[in-house]
Amino acid sequence: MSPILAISGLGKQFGGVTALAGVDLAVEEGEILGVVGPNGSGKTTLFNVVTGVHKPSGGTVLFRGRDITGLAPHAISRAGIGYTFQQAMAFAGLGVLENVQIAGEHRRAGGAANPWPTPQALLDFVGLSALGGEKAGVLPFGSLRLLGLALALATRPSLLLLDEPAAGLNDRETSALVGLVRQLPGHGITVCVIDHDMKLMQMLCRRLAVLDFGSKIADGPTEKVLADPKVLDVYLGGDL
Ligand SMILES: Nc1ncnc2c1ncn2[C@@H]1O[C@H](COP(=O)(O)OP(=O)(O)OP(=O)(O)O)[C@@H](O)[C@H]1O
Repeated sequence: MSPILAISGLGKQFGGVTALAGVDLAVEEGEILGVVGPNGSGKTTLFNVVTGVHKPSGGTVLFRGRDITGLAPHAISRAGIGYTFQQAMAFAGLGVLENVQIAGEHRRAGGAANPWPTPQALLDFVGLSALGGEKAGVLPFGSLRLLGLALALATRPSLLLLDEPAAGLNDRETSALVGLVRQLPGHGITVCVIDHDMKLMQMLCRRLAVLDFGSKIADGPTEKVLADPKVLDVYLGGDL
């Protein structure tokens, strides 16, 4: 089967800084792929280029075989790629349920049957149904992250990119998040996740890709990649 996302030779320069130096990466339909690498290795830039936040300096991104390279973010979202940000994003002055309703107005037309046909069903899924009437701005941090996940899912993506979804979460919140993310492939949603927490990545991902200075240095089964001397080398003194 051809990959849901095929990235070839992707490059991104910021002035003199090479954030991506020609990355090839395939995301297979139905998997949860992890992207790891030291600080500044290009992980967020990779997501930003795939989602149209930044235009690449070179290379191509094919989504379900369609060239989406350099399209505007709304067009890429409409095509079926969802994104959660490192900073949880919601309209602070609006209610939790209202936020999900508004995100759902930008959903992709068609696609497979919707596992969460109403905003309330989506809030139930992420465990926030009791907080639907609260203003998003008063939510504790962990709940705000879960709302961020609900907002991304409301756009009905077939590929979801998660950027450090567990940053700032406690252990209980992290295991709740792991439980939710693991269910996504069963609902027809392929996942690509960035995180520094290798325990989390081991729980979530059967496959890891490793970036270092904007280049992919390893790609394969999680345990094999984490034992790869090249990978150990870039994390030397780090938190692996
Ligand atoms: N908007 C920008 N303007 C200039 N340089 C940038 C910009 N975004 C990223 N960079 C640079 O590109 C390189 C890759 O950064 P990026 O944020 O993609 O790394 P990362 O692997 O996500 O890091 P972290 O793990 O710290 O989030 C870094 O040198 C960074 O300083």
